[in-house]
Amino acid sequence: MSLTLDAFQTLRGGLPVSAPITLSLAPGQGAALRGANGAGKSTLLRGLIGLAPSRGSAQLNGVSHQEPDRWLEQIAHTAHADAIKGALTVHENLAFWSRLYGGDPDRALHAFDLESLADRPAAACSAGQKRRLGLARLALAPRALWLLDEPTVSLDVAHTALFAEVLKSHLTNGGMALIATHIDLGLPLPPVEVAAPAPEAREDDPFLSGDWA
Ligand SMILES: Nc1ncnc2c1ncn2[C@@H]1O[C@H](COP(=O)(O)OP(=O)(O)OP(=O)(O)O)[C@@H](O)[C@H]1O
Repeated sequence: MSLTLDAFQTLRGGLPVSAPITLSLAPGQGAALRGANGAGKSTLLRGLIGLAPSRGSAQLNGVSHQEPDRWLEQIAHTAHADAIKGALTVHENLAFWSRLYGGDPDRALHAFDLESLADRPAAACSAGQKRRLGLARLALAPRALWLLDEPTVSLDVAHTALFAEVLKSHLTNGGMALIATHIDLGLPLPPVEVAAPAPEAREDDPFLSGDWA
């Protein structure tokens, strides 16, 4: 049981977005993706769920990212945009996700302090409440790997601490996590630097290949 990335990098227009990443996570381990704005952290997470082209290899519990069904069923991803439906209530949103992920919506409501908002349309929630609802599907059913893109944006101090507890529990239970975050969550999350790629020669581009002089 582990996550291994070997020279994994995302591509845009055939060119790398960031330098290749090589890392291993054992069960119970997480890492914090660090890097300047625009370094490619979100794109890396998107590449790991097949939403951005990539090269290199990624293995999760013996499954390659090139086997999308078996790969994706082990992963929960949260992005900048909260994956919620505004016309549904908070509870209905989690009931919807539970049909995909399994698990108990009431348990997820409790984990993210959303019980008092259960019957409120998601569209009427505040930014931090929407963020908690978007994160609450993590608490529905276990997934081996969480890929989280700035999960604490809009959360107040108390709910940031609550999220950190949920994450700690995921890791304690043998889960793994890669988290793009600019803050310290108070957990042992070794930094993984996401940086600009080295200039790359491209045969069809005389400027990039250095043959223009
Ligand atoms: N659709 C797009 N078309 C062209 N370039 C894009 C597109 N989406 C992102 N980029 C560029 O790709 C690079 C990586 O973006 P990404 O969102 O992955 O960075 P990030 O490290 O997550 O940044 P931040 O810390 O600001 O969230 C940036 O230079 C960005 O401008």
